[in-house]
Amino acid sequence: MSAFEYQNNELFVEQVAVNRIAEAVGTPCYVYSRTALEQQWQAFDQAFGDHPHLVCYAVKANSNLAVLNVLAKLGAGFDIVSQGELERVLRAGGDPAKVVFSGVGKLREEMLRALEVGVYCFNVESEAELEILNEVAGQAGKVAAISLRVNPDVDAQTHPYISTGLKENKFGIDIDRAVAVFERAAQLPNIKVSGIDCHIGSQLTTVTPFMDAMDRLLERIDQLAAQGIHIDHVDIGGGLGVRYRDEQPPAPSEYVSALLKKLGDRKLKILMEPGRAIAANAGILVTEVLLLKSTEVKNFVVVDAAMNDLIRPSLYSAWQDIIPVTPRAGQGSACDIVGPVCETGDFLGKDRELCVEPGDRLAVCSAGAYGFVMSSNYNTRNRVAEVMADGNQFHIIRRRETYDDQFALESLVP
Ligand SMILES: Cc1ncc(COP(=O)(O)O)c(C=O)c1O
Ligand SMILES: N[C@@H](CCCC[NH3+])C(=O)O
Repeated sequence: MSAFEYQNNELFVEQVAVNRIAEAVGTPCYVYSRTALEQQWQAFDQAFGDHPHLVCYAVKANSNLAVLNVLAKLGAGFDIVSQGELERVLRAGGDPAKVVFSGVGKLREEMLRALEVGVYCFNVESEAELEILNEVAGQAGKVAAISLRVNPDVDAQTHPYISTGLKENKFGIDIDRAVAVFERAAQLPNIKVSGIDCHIGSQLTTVTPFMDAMDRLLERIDQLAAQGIHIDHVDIGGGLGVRYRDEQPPAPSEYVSALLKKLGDRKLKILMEPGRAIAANAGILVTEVLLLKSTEVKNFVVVDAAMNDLIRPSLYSAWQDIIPVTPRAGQGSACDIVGPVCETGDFLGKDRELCVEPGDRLAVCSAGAYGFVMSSNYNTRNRVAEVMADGNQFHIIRRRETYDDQFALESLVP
């Protein structure tokens, strides 16, 4: 059952009316369901049964402290890509010993901080990074546990901007170089080889590309074992897709059981880094209709949310469902839902059938991942509030920004 359902012609999140939240914090606002977040993380975690594993939520998908805290309380691991994300995990009560540090351009000071708090491992993306990490760890008197992120060169069959496992992408170490780089890593005094990882792309809707990638990783693992280099875990990355419209991605249980089957009787811990699959359908963006505007060729519904609040439609032509919070009886008409920002690309949806009047509220669905985190102050708009519904209560987990918040970081010239 979805956490967002109509009751008596009014949209609810868990047992809270979305209208009640909008009245309390204004629109636009992001609304998340605690239950949905918990259920999705647990779906991954439980799918592994007794097999050693760690589900590291990809913080980039939604990094609100309350979201991280809810997952930390369940015992989640975290996949981070910056010191900022690490500080968020720590502030939210996450366990640094369950953190994997990904990213193609880690700074020395970021490495140092991660060593100081004791992350589970660094997912190293290049030979140059390996040498730098060895140096930084040596200076700090530490040994860095590492996994090598290999680029398995498989086609994830997703949007080119979010495909990451092809030879032409900037990510990871060429699979054909992997064994040589592991050999080098095994010789470095301040490095401990722990795993192998990959991340081939995001919003994948079949298991096939994951299985292809896993095959390639396992081949390398077996080759390394034959050379006496033993690793203890394999990390398949994130990327499992969600249903935005009519996609039918595999459930976490189906995906995990396919992975376990591939692994066979190898004694390896499995890590994964799902972001979208945990958070996307646990959130909506609520917006209010400002006015209706028709031209000879188009009907526009102008709403108070814009591309600065949710950039996925503009950036990837992503389709996210847009539904009324309190549906009206009557025939809808085709319209584009657009925001107040001065860009033609500022739209949330195109050619949607909607029956709305000014003052009505709409919910943009599947907005819990890559929503608020990708928002900006473009057009000097304040970033919106975030709210977490929890049973029959809700908590404001980030207040709406004020202009003073924005101006506080700037100064005039003398
Ligand atoms: C290394 C890494 N891990 C995990 C993720 C999370 O991806 P997703 O939100 O598609 O699960 C990403 C982003 O695509 C990533 O780059
Ligand atoms: N930001 C993307 C996903 C990118 C994944 C990051 N590695 C989206 O909104 O779909």
